Amino acid sequence: DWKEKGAARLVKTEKDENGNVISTHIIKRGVEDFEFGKTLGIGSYSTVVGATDKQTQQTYAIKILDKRHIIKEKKVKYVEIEKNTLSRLRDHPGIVSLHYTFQDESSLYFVLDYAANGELLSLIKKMGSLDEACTQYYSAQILDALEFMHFRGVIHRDLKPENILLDEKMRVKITDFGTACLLSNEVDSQGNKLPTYPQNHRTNSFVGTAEYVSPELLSDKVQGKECDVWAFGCILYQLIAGMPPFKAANEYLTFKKIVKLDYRFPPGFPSRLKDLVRRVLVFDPRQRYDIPRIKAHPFYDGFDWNRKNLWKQKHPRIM
Ligand SMILES: Nc1ncnc2c1ncn2[C@@H]1O[C@H](COP(=O)(O)OP(=O)(O)OP(=O)(O)O)[C@@H](O)[C@H]1O
Ligand SMILES: O=C(O)C[C@H](Cc1nc2cc(Cl)cc(Cl)c2[nH]1)c1ccc(Cl)cc1
Repeated sequence: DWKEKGAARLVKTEKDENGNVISTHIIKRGVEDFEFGKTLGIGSYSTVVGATDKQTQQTYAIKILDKRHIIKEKKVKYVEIEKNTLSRLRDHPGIVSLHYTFQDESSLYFVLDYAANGELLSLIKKMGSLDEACTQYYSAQILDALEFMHFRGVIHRDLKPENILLDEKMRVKITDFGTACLLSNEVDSQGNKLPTYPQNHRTNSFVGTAEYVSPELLSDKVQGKECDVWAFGCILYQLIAGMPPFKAANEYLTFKKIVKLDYRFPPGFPSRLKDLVRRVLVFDPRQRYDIPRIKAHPFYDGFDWNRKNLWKQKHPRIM
């Protein structure tokens, strides 16, 4: 198994059938270990480039951040959060894995899984809308990854089809954790995990993408795990409808629709799914369906939630 040991190092241990460690060796990687290929995309503070590990021929997506730009734009905290969050979420098939980090004099490098089939958003735009089988397949994988994230005390806070990538087998790979909230291991009197970062600094300063922002964030600036479930509800609607439920000419009008719960289903929207969306897009986060109840909803009747099969099954043929 691989263990992150400090920056830029991964330790690979070989174990025998009884789980005893046979050998341990440290894998160090730096810029010179990779053959850089085409640019996959440009972010506000980063460039993502396809690259091949010269020793293993393994392909990765390397996210490169310019140090000066990070410092000038005061994004150091976001980079640290992205690194800490990705390190906590290693080993889930539905989350982009961080394999190495390293730096040189000008840049920071995140060596990530390469998602060969781009963003879920492009698939929705290309198809106009997905059928029930595809919606079930993609939403179930998102839900499984979300459940794991929350179990590991991570709130994504900006879940949206642009941040849901697809790998070569069309499996979901959630990315973009720079704005996540990392819950510490302490819990409050109700047993809810406390945020690691002081509320005043982190929660109030960050708001996700307008169309997917939860009402509780807009009204009382609170952001628990339920905000990711709200975003999931918007994505569930969008997979079938082709557009998110709350979309207006500008952010202000979009927020107005959210706080008034002003959305409607297009004709032909499957009624079982309507029922589920109605139970997720609920104002009060405490009344909102949580992940176990979503998984038990009739829309997923007969669906095999066993994690091994969920991530091995073939994706439904795209109509
Ligand atoms: N692991 C990956 N595999 C393949 N493509 C990726 C991967 N990560 C990011 N990309 C692509 O690179 C582009 C830039 O990603 P990046 O995370 O650097 O910025 P962003 O999150 O899209 O933008 P912003 O930082 O403004 O939110 C994305 O649009 C995405 O399509
Ligand atoms: O935590 C570590 O492993 C070591 C460094 C820490 C670190 N060094 C930095 C230098 C700059 Cl200029 C900016 C940030 Cl955010 C920086 N973060 C590091 C290296 C690479 C990456 Cl991708 C992230 C953090």
